[in-house]
Amino acid sequence: MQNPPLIDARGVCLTYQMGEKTVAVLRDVSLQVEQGSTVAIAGPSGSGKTSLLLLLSGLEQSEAGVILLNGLSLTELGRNQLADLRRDHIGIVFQSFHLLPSLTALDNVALPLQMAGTTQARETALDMLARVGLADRAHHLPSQLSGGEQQRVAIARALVHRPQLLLADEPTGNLDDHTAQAVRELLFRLNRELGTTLVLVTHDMDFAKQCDRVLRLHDGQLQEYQHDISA
Ligand SMILES: Nc1ncnc2c1ncn2[C@@H]1O[C@H](COP(=O)(O)OP(=O)(O)OP(=O)(O)O)[C@@H](O)[C@H]1O
Repeated sequence: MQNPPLIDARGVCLTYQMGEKTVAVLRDVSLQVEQGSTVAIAGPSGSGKTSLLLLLSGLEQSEAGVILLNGLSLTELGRNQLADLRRDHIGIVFQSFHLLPSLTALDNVALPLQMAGTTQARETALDMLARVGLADRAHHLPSQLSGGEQQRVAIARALVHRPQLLLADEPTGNLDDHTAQAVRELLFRLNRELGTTLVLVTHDMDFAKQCDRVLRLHDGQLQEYQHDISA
């Protein structure tokens, strides 16, 4: 029998209030993501891609419908339970790396483990830094690292607790072509090695097409992207 999807979102809606105007960002969006798969979400600027990732992480609440992660309904969990869920099962990589400037690369990566009370947090963090090719930069501060290195530290931090799901928002958006390619390869390698399900937002269609599926957000709706149909 096939495993149930890791993410099963149905009828998701999100509106924002802009002054007097109510803007519907997501309208009746449904999304199923299989365990271990890679999914890209593309779409024009302002179409709601980041908002969708925030909903999937429980950082934003859907106004309708249901989002199941591993069969657990995010809408039925309280703030603390959602924080626990993220700590145990979800890694998030933001476009701007969100590293703590006063902590070394190693301490940034170890922090989530230390907060969870994990023993050997620093050893595990060092192992993850080695996986992203940064063992020799472990004791550098973020300000002493290049943009690509900081992004790799952010990826190591998001994956150090071996989450089932990695949500990555434009993980190569701020990087030059060469570094972006290295980060892309890293994400797919970690998906293969660790079995982490990857949901990423990107404007880069070459990157998106390397994923198992490409979805496109447009006018509040999420659709399978047909890349064999010429526009
Ligand atoms: N907190 C907020 N309050 C009001 N409007 C918001 C808020 N967050 C986002 N929006 C609006 O919702 C829409 C979707 O934003 P979102 O950041 O999800 O889009 P996006 O597709 O990720 O865009 P981009 O590709 O430019 O990053 C935009 O029009 C944005 O201005």
